[in-house]
Parts: sequence; C-alpha cells; structure tokens
Amino acid sequence: MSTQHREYEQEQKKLDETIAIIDSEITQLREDIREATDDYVKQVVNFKKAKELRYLEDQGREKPYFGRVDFMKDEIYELDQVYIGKRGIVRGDTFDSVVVDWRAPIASLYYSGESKEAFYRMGREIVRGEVTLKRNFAMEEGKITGIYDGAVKETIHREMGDPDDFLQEGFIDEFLAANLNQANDSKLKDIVATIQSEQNDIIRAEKERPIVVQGVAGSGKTTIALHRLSYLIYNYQDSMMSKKFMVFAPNRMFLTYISDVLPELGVDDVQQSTFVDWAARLVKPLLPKGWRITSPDKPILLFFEEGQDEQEQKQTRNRLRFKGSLECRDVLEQYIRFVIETRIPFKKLSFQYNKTKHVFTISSDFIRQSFLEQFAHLPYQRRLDSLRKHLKQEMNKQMFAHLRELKIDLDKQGLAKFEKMLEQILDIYMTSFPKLEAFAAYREVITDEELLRKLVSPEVSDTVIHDVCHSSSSLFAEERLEAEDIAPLLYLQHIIEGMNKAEHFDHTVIDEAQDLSALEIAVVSLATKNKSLTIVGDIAQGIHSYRGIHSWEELTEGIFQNLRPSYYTLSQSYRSTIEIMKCANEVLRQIQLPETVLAKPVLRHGEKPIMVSPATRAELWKDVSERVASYTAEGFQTIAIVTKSIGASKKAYKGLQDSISGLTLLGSKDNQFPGGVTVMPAYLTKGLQFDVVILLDVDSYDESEWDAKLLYVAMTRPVHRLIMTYVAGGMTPLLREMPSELYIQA
Ligand SMILES: Nc1ncnc2c1ncn2[C@@H]1O[C@H](COP(=O)(O)OP(=O)(O)OP(=O)(O)O)[C@@H](O)[C@H]1O
Repeated sequence: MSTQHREYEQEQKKLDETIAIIDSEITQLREDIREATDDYVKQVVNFKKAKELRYLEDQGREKPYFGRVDFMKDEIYELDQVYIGKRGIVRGDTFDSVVVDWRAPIASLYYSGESKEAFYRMGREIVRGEVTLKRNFAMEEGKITGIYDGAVKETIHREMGDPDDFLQEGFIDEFLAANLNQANDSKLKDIVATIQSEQNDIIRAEKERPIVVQGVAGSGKTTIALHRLSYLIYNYQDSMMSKKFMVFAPNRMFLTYISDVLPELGVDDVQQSTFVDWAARLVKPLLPKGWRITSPDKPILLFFEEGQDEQEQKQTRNRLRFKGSLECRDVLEQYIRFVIETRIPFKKLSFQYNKTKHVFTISSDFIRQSFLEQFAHLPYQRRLDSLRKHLKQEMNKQMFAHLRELKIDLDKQGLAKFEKMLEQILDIYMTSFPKLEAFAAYREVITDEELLRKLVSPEVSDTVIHDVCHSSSSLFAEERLEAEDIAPLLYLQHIIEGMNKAEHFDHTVIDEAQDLSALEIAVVSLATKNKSLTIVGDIAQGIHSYRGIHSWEELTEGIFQNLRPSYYTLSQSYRSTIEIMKCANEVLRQIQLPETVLAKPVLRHGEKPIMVSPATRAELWKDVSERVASYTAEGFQTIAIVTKSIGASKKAYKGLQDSISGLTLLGSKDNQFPGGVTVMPAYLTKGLQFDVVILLDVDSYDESEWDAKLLYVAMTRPVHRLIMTYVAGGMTPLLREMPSELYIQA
C-alpha cells in the first residue's frame, strides 16, 4: 500500500508545504480583488485573479498535483524535479513555479513513453536528458493516499495470461486502473492525470497541419480532442483565440454532454455546433426567399424506421452519397471550367480615342492568359474583378504611351473624362463574362442530367446521375434543400466568391468525423486557418454510411494530400469492461471491415453481459422494469434503454413509463441529456456513455454492415453493465455466432 512507500513522509511533507504556499496565495488573491475598481486594466487583472482564486479554493488546495517527474538534463547534469497539476501554481512573492501545468512543455515527459532517454520541446529547442523518476499520487483532502512509481508502463506492465489475443497484449497501468475503478458518474471528465503516451502524441501534435485519428470505441477520442484544445490555448495564446476554436459534433445533445468538461479544461468559450447548424447559417443568405432546408434526420428515419419504400431508400442513398462525395466537389470545379470554356468568348477589347482617332486594342490572347493563368488561383468572381482592374491598367498604359508619343498633356478634366470612358467601356466588355451565382449554378448542375453527365467522371453510373437529378428536381420544385445540399452549395460559393475570412476558425475539432461526408469535411477545412484541424472518428461506428467516410484515405489522400496530414490509430479502449468489449467485438468480427482493428479493453473486469429472451412483450417490460429498479438500487445513475428505431423507442416508452418512474424518452430534437433512466434510439447514443445499457430487440438488427455498426455503437456505450433482450423468436445472426461463454443467458 502506498502509505508504506519509502518516500511517503517526504512526499507528504512536500504536499503540506505546497498547501501552505497555496493558502498564502489564497489570502493574497482575496486581498487583491477585494476592492472594486473602475480601471479597465485592473478589472481584467482582477478577473484573472478571481479565476485563479476559484481554482485554488475549489481544486488546487485539495489536490494541487497528481504527478512528479525527475529529469536529469544532458551535459549540464542538472536535476529538475517537477510536480505536475491541472493548473500551474506560481508563488506570488518569488515567482517560483511550485506546480507545473500539465500543458507546459516539460510536463510532456510525464506522459511520454517508457524510455528513460527522453526529451521535450521548448519552442524550437529540444531539451534532452534522462527521466530518473515518474511518480503518480492519489490524494484526498490534502493527504496522500497512494504513491505509484515507475516509468509508467515499464514497471507495471503485466502479462494478463488471458487466453484471448487482444487481452494478452493488454496492459494496465496501476494508477490508471485505480482511476478507472473509481465510481463513474458517466459524465465526460478530464483525464489529465492518466493521459497515455499515444494519446499525448495526439494532444501535443503540431498545430499547423490536419491530424486524423482512427480510434476504437471508448479510446478517448472525444476526450483527447478537447484536451488538445486546452493544450493549444495554453501554448499558443498569442496566435490562437479560444473564441475562434470550433468543435463539431453529431448532435446537440452530444454537445451539451461534452460542454460539461470544457470549463474543467479551461476552454469554456469555444464555439460548438453540429455541421448542419453552422453550415445552414452560412448557406441561408444564398437561397432565394422562402426556401427551406429539410431536417438532417430525414434520411435516418428513412433508413432505420420500419416499413419504408425500398426504391426510395435506394434512390436516396445514391443521391446523398453523391452529394457528399469528392466526386461532387470535382464536378463543381469542373463546372466552373466548363463555364469558362463554353460561355466566355474572350473577345479582344478595342476602342477608339476620339480626340486622336487612335484605336487601342487588347488582344484576346492577353485577356485569356490573364484570366486563365495569372488569376487562376482566385475564386471566379474575384478573378473577374482582378481582370477588370488589370485591363484598366493596360488601357491606361497604352493611352499614356500614345499621349506621350503625340506630346499631348491632358488636364485634370481631360483625365477624368478619359477615366469615365474607360469605366464605361469596361462595363460593357465585362458583360461578356457570365455572372455566376452559387445557388443558380448549383441548381443547374444537380438537376440537369445531360450537363451532369458531361461534368462527372465516366465511373459514375447513369443510374446514379438519374437518381441525383430526378430526385433533386422534385425536392427543389417544392422550394426545399436537403441537409446534404449544404456542403456542395458552400463549396461552390467558395469557388465562385471565396469564403469570408473573418469567419475562419483558428482550430477546428471534428468529432465522430466518420459520419460527416468527405465534402462536408472539405468545407470545414476551407473555413479553418492553416488547416489546423483535429479530426477524430471510428469507421466501425459509421452509421451514416449513405454519406459518411468509408476510409480515412478519402481525407488524407483526397483533401489533405499536399499538407502532410498526420494519421494516428488508437486501439486501447477505456470505457467498458473486458466482458462487454469481448461481446461487442464479436459483432465487428461478423462484418470484417477492412480498416478496423478490434478494441483492446484495459484491464477492468465486470459482470458478463446478460441475454434475456422472455416469451412475450409484457414479460419483457416486466423484466426490464425490475432490472432498472435493481440497478438503481445498486447505485448506477445512468441507465439507457436502447432501441433500433425511434418508433420502437416510443413503443418501449409506452410499455415502461408506468413501471419506471422518471423515465425520459429522447429523440433527435432533444438538446439536453437529462441523465437517469432514458429510452432512445441507438443512433442517438453515439459518443455518449451510460452506467448500464439495456438493448431492446437485438433480433431487429440484420446482417447488413449498417445494422452491425449500429448494434456495435449501442453495445459499446455502457461503462459497467450490458443487457441484451429479444422477445423469443429468431436471434440476429450478428449475435447468434457469439460464443455462449461470453454472456449469461437469463
Ligand atoms: N487515459 C485515460 N485515462 C482515463 N480514462 C480515460 C482515458 N482515455 C479515455 N478515458 C475514458 O474513456 C471513456 C471514453 O472516452 P471517450 O468518450 O472520449 O472515447 P471515444 O473514443 O470518443 O468513444 P466513442 O467513439 O465510443 O464515442 C471516457 O470515460 C474517458 O474518460
């Protein structure tokens, strides 16, 4: 036990000293901010001090640090003994650093791998040396309750002796285990004390290039993306503003769920949105009056609810897949080229100067070359503006050369007259260039079958083109756009007008990125400065396969190919118990997706999942109610009853509401996750976690890749318990093959 640790007394003494320093800081800070002031600068300083005070009083005093690193620097042989905490603490009188912030450069030593030869970066400088000690502390109310030593994994790496391969590879760090085993209230929380080396690499990755993370369910993708924001804000305050950070997540409920952890990480003023909410705001000014955008959930209802028209499903899938594809992006680029080639005559520009009867000419080659080469990098409309300016300069040049030759000196009035004449000539000349407007252009491309066939690559079938044009025409006839039209329309706006730089983000996180289309991600990337993007997701959880990403190469090769994107994979899973992950992995095994690796759970055991198959629905409702009562009595706080569709959720709610008090039915319009006992469709559970998950009607998931992914998502949500139910009858093939020793048949 850690109280027996040989250095326990020294460490407790160090902690007592630190708390004494904190106490005197608290007294000083209270004193400093006591008096109100009208001075703006003092107000700002006081605001910062008040924040610091709040931290010290609420958390700093209780647990000022969680780790220690001893680092012997090469060459100078100077030993740094660094205590690391959630926030840095500096003595106000001497400015000595008492506790180092986890985001500071030197703190990276605490998180990086097990090798003793270590380094950290200080700006451009690399500081090398040897880590002689890594130590973790557990503490409560100012008392050390545990000391864990070791170069994290090195000393505590253990063979599990478990027969399964993925477990044999598993390891557990004792301090991490202690943290994971603490009562879990299923809220997302900060993990600064237990960030693992591979997660640390992502958090501290270079800021000016896109990073793409493929991570299994529960591998901490959401958590580390938010820690990365905190890291960037701390280290790049001069060039990045948290107000200009954006977090995209799949639905509003998920956003409120993650927003709880943001203030803990010191990033409370970042923007958060779903892609559609953000993009619809940008697209609305481009639409004709009265046009509406249909609900982004429409396809989900079409694909997951029972009794839908198969032909419509097929046509919708073809249409939406195309609208989200990079093929569609290429079509839009091609459209601009097509307009330039076929609708711009590139006539020569000539005019006569009446005073001397001289005819000035700018050749069509000069105009073509300027437009097609010199200004090729600009959006279409800006190219026209630049061309006009360029032509004016050229005319002026010719005119003044001519006047010089004839030794004519124009007075002010003459110059103004000439200027007016030039403008009139240019006004007329520029009408030979079609004026493009994003909405009209998009409508033309997406509804004209003949034109689309011309623009698209030969690999795209006529059926797809027909489906896209035919169904888009019907939709547009009702003055409606669908959510999947937004990205192509914004992309087109970008190549016609350019994007408003004032709206650009300093950094963007895209969570559950596999559910956005490649084109949607391309649009987000256009709105992000220096392509500073953190994109995290899991292909195995891609339940919007009618538009989502199927392979990360679509991004790394298709969008970021020239930007040296970094690609990371995470296979260690921290959320669920080993028993739950073994069952969930069985579902993935059934569909064998090319890019997926099975999750390796960290060593945390729990009860085996339970399979329940009562004979009737009435018996099922009774069984579920009894289980909910018993789990609640055990102290579990969040219990999700999960169905495949929203229709099934409504039925379950009706069947259970009388016997489960406080039961809440959740649909996609709900913005808040209320906690407690909830009923919801599987697609809404994405990204969330619960103490207990009760899956209803597991037989309703068929063998398709899509259903398997949905079932996998739902099965990987529980932290502690998983119950799978079906009313006696056929079992889904996805679970039929599951070895019976992996679950308990109730
Ligand atoms: N290093 C860590 N130390 C302690 N807990 C961790 C660590 N990494 C992740 N976790 C915990 O694992 C759980 C899952 O994290 P998170 O929701 O961020 O994963 P995810 O990869 O986004 O999951 P999913 O894709 O399944 O939605 C959370 O409870 C988180 O606190």
